[in-house]
Amino acid sequence: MHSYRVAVIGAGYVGLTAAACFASLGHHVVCADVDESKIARLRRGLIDIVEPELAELVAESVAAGRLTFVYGAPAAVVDAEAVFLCVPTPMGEGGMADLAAVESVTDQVRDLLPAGTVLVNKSTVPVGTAARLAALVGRPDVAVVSNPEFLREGSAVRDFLNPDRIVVGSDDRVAAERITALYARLGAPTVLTDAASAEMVKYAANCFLAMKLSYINAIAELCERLGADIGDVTAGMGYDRRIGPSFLRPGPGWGGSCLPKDVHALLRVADATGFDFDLLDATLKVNDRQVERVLDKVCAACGIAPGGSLDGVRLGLLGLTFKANTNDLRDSPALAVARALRERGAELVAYDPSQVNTDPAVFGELLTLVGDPYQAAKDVTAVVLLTEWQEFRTLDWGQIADSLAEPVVVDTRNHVDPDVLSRVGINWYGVGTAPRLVDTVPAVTR
Ligand SMILES: NC(=O)C1=CN([C@@H]2O[C@H](COP(=O)(O)OP(=O)(O)OC[C@H]3O[C@@H](n4cnc5c(N)ncnc54)[C@H](O)[C@@H]3O)[C@@H](O)[C@H]2O)C=CC1
Ligand SMILES: O=C(O)[C@H]1O[C@H](OP(=O)(O)OP(=O)(O)OC[C@H]2O[C@@H](n3ccc(=O)[nH]c3=O)[C@H](O)[C@@H]2O)[C@H](O)[C@@H](O)[C@@H]1O
Repeated sequence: MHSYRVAVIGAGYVGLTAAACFASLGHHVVCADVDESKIARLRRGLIDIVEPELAELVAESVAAGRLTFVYGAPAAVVDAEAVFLCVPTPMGEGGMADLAAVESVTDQVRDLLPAGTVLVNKSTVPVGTAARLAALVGRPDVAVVSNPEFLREGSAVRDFLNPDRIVVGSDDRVAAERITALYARLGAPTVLTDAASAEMVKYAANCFLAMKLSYINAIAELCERLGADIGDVTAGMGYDRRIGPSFLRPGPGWGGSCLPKDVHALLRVADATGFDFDLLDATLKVNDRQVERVLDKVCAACGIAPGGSLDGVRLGLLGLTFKANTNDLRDSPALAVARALRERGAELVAYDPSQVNTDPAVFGELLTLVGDPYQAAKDVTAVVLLTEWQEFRTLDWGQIADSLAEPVVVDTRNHVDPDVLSRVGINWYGVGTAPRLVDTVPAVTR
């Protein structure tokens, strides 16, 4: 297989993962970032983000001489055959994607790109961006290709190396095929298309996932009202191959650095074309209600009227990141719940297994961060589980039962086994299912 000289601009979740994975596929990669201290740390082998397998892969690639880090995009591109843009596209004014970083990098490198280089955009951008970048580059000898990324945080390396599909879009077919060749060893299904369609795939996929989650959270709410069990309902739905079992777990709402911003961006884009995307609008509305739902559940579990004050009620939070296996707090539903609980007057003690623990100052007045789950559960009226970290399943719940002021766990992700909690005398309040109260458990099974 031909080994390419690749530049990756942006050393974040997508860029660093792509850089290490391309290197592991045999390519020679230069990875650049505008954050000088991040580059200095990467050169010393220090990685800021928590991502399984990433540190090992980076170290191996550096040791094999296939991955280097440089400061600034210009230094990375001068010898590259393919330049991947992996820079942020955060939510901008009115919900639109902010393309400042993508455009600034393109502007910085356009005169430095060797003839024949392919500029590949991996950042999530609205339809039409590849065409805009091509105009900005303004060189017939440089093609622009869209190659959206579908990895998830927490399993970024695994997702990158075992993709469900690879999407490559360009109005220059030859350039698109060259980019496809970079991934040849992965043997993944590949969709080769035009740039606009590739850009659309990314938003269509993320917004569909958000819609699936809002749908299942709404069904969970209905299950509670009607006396059905969401676990059995999603099992019954998931066996249908047209629906599939994944992305059916109810929770405190979907968050993270991408789904929310991408839903807002597609809504704005639709709006600009005069299309009323009310389905997507409802997806957002259902999600916005989730925090209030969690608060109602906490109140119910603590014997407080819905909407009532939580003044002086001490709560222990388990998990703060937007999902497990990451230290990413961006748009975390757990933090949104924490803020809402605090606004109602609750005193919060929290534990998170990721490295958010290293900087307790980040949380200021919001909560007291502690170093282990047992401290978070000490003398609290209820434990509120917000993130599905595996270690929460295997805690010593007997020890926690002894330290709780009241025997109450609100499990916003149906993550722990209610039988285990019942056995040690803890009342469990899940989502989309009846609470498991100790008094209702036959004594023989306790
Ligand atoms: N985080 C995720 O799981 C996924 C993100 N995406 C998309 O990929 C893009 C990047 O996202 P993340 O990797 O999460 O962002 P990130 O914030 O983790 O990393 C972006 C990196 O780009 C650097 N950067 C910013 N401006 C720069 C410039 N002018 N020159 C060089 N470096 C610059 C930043 O310092 C940072 O290290 C976004 O468009 C996002 O929507 C797509 C799929 C998955
Ligand atoms: O564009 C992106 O950045 C990425 O966005 C999501 O990935 P990610 O944000 O890492 O996280 P997800 O696993 O999708 O979870 C998103 C949110 O939904 C929640 N979720 C997920 C699955 C589920 O069954 N239930 C549920 O509540 C998570 O807890 C989290 O808050 C997509 O899954 C990726 O394919 C995409 O590449």
